[in-house]
Amino acid sequence: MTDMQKKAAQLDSGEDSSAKFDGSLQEQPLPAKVLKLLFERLDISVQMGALIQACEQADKSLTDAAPAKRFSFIAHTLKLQGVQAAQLRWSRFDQRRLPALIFYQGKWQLIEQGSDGQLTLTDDAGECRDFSEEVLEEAIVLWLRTPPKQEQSSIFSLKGNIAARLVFTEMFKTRRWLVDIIIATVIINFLAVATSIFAMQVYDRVVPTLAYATLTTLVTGMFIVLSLDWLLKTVRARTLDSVSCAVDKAVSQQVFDHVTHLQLDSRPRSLGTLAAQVGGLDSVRQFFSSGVVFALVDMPFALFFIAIIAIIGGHIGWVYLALLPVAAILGWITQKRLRRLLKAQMMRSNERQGLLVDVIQGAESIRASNANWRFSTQWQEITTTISRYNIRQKAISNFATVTTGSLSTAAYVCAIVVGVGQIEAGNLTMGALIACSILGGRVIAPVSQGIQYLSQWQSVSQALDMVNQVLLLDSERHADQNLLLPEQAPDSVALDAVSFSYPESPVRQLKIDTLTFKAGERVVLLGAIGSGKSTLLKVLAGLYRPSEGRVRLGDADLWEIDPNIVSDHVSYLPQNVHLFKGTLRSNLALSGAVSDSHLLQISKELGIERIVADSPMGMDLAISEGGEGLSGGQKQLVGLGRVFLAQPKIWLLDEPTASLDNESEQQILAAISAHVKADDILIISTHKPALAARLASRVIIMQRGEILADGKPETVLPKIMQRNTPAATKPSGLRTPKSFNQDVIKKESNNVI
Ligand SMILES: Nc1ncnc2c1ncn2[C@@H]1O[C@H](COP(=O)(O)OP(=O)(O)OP(=O)(O)O)[C@@H](O)[C@H]1O
Repeated sequence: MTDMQKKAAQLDSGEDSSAKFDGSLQEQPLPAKVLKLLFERLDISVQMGALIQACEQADKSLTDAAPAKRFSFIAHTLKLQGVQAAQLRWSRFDQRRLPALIFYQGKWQLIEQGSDGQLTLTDDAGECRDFSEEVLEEAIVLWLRTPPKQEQSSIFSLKGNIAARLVFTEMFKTRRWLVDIIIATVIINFLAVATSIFAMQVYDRVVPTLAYATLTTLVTGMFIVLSLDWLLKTVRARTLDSVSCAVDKAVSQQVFDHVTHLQLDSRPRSLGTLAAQVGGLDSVRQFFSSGVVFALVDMPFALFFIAIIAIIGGHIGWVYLALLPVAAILGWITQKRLRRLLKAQMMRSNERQGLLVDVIQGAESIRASNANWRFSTQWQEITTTISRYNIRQKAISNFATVTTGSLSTAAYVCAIVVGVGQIEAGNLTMGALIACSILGGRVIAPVSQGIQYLSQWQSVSQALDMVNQVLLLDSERHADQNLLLPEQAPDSVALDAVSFSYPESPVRQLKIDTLTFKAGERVVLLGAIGSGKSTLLKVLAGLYRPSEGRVRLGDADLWEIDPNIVSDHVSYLPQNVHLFKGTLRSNLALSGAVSDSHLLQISKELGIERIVADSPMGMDLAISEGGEGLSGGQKQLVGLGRVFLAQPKIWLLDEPTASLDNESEQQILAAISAHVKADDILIISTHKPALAARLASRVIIMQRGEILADGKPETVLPKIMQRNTPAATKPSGLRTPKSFNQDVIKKESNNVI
């Protein structure tokens, strides 16, 4: 076994990575110069002098501390709010989170990734070197989590259709590409005149006299023109492609960020429909990367070509000029008819997407209830409507295309007829007439393309409308909000005159005048199903904003605190734990940096190691989309693992042992006792009264979103038992009278943690 392998084995065996990896690691100071480089990359402004002093102080005060601890000291000395460090092995590090510091070849260096994916290391002497990922495998990374930048969501200051504005703002952020495209288009259109002049010269000069020398000169000229035309068109298309890719990247990222920060209660009920709405961005990208920009830039040249036709062919110019208003009227009518139709069609398509997602997710329930026919009928009904819209939309588009084609041919015929008259009058040569018909083609092309693009634009504008609806949904924090970054961990969480209703629900699901949870309290929420226990926990976790009233975390309003800080202190275990595509490890360490040793220790204590015991992949056990591959109880363990790894100050656990067997439940309760610190706040919702008796220092009984009783278990539980007779007021959790006699309560409540 090599030294490296030994170190890897130590890490995998759960020993503290910082302590065991390379004896020199914790003695190694964090060099101020490298830290400064990292701060610069992360837009954190720090005076070099102050940084050097802070680093020296850290070296003096912490002789044997892990790098993350050293950094915390430095950050504290420099009063850097919200900047936290995590330390982990490179092989476990998500590279998208670069830049970071890496301990490699016995020293700390800055590691970053270029746009081409190349990793670069910069040491404190400022020397940069490229490295391949393989050699870094066992190195230790120190990664800094910084508070989110608030100006990112400035798009939401845009007025009107935000989605459209967003696309245009991104498109015209730099105008250089537009200038390039306009210049290229102007040259391409001038070159097009050369083709008609070539034809004119050939018919008028070469054909009558068979002047081959002239023909050779003309052909050489045409060859040069064609090459230039090819080159310009290729460059123009590439430029537009790269612009539309950049716009797509920026816009889709902003929309995605908005979706991930949506205020949960403003989310539409059908998530499939929401996904389809966002997916509409694709058609926007395709539209802008198609020839629409060229068609737009080409449009004014229709007038230029008409002018040339008028110069060469006199009255023939009028024929093409007459074509323009007719085409414009046709385009306007088509657009108007398409708009409503496309809107209805798109809404139905989104609905169909929503249904599909629902059916795929609920496949087991559908089979078990033999409800296929119901969804099949619904699918058929929506598809029939979409097909009907589709047929009507195609008919309108085809009408526009065919009519434009016929109009163009009619214009061509008219131009020839007028041309013949001109030839008869001696005003026009044969070659000039041919040149005019070639130029006529250049007038017709952008006009008919324009009408086609108008139809496409209607679908794009509907897609932008849909995306706009998503962007208009409330975000969890406002873009211009000056978020609080409290340094102290909160010592309480409280509700003041809170009322809450889920969106589109006429019922108030929570109504609480005042409720405070103080440091050290172990609270158990009891109540019948639907009495509002989960809703209370979600409001306390800051997942849902109360419709009225305030949630206070310590002294501050929870909704005014940076969400990163909130999630540092508050952890919530939902009733239904959602797992994501990836591995067991990535699902446990969902929030990012977690050291291997911590992960392994928690897995052991919660019994998660039993999941991995049967898998040859260990922690890299694959999890598919939606968490397929684990049982209900196993999912719950993973959810608990996430909370334990977060080590919060406020633990909000929604029925933490509902899907667990007795043995696992005991293991979880023991882990809770071991990990919830004396001054942490623990709030558990449960239907198991024995759990209340065992864990609680305070019991709250909920009914219809209100507090029915609140006090010590030995006072509240017996009262509830007395009220137990009328079925209507009996919380469903209190169904085991045996486990509820006062002796048990007294005995169990001695065990509170
Ligand atoms: N997403 C939602 N949209 C609308 N109403 C909801 C939503 N979630 C819950 N509700 C309603 O809010 C009320 C309280 O639900 P909640 O989940 O908080 O109850 P609970 O006490 O946790 O129930 P249980 O013990 O079954 O978990 C119920 O009437 C429920 O119908």
